[in-house]
Amino acid sequence: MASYTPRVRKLYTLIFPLGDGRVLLGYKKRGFGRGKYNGFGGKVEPGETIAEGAIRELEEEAGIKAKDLPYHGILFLEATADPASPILEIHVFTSTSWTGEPMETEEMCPEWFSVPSNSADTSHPPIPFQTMWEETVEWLPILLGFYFPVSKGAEKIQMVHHASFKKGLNPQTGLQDIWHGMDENFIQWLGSDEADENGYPGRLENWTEEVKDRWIEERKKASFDA
Ligand SMILES: Nc1nc2c([nH]c(=O)n2[C@H]2C[C@H](O)[C@@H](COP(=O)(O)OP(=O)(O)OP(=O)(O)O)O2)c(=O)[nH]1
Repeated sequence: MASYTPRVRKLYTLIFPLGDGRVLLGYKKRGFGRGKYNGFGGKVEPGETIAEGAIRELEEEAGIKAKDLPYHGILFLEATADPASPILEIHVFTSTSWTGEPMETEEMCPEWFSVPSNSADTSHPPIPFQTMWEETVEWLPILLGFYFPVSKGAEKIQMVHHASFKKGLNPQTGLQDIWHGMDENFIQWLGSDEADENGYPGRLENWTEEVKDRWIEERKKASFDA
């Protein structure tokens, strides 16, 4: 049997706290992604589960402690300009219930934004996609759209998204930045107990490391051949 060597991945978490018709985003004040809005999250530390890491990072960055944590998907982010760099594997959650009140921390400034939906809370500004990581616009509206009443069955639907970034000019810093400038991206939505016609399990929890790698490689090859 051929041996399997997983590619280097860095594990991250990302949580979007949700209220009625609104989503809490954080303005990053320092470090990687400074000057952008995003959900709350960071690296999973040795010895903790992904969910534990997600809860810890939300508390460190926004001062609130999640009481629920629906799991929605995985983002795989890769730098095309730097093939030796690891793939960032970012696990995406929402939360609708927590203790504490959102507060500014050393790393993030939390702010509410209105989610376009029947129950939109228009006392907040619209989601600032122009100051978020550029792949976010591909999946966040759908993620939020199916949580709110505009569509049904939301919590069962999950996704995997692979986006690669090429070297480009970062308009915020004026510098060449390998994480700026989106290249290929592929999204697969999951939501079934059955595998699809290509053998991919319909639920994220059933995706092994080997399946994840195969999925990324096959999508890249298909896009190259097209
Ligand atoms: N949507 C999106 N999110 C990203 C991208 N890159 C990226 O790191 N993130 C997310 C993953 C994490 O939630 C967060 C980065 O976490 P971080 O570098 O601040 O990690 P950390 O808090 O553990 O870092 P540290 O400063 O404490 O060392 O941003 C991206 O290209 N798109």
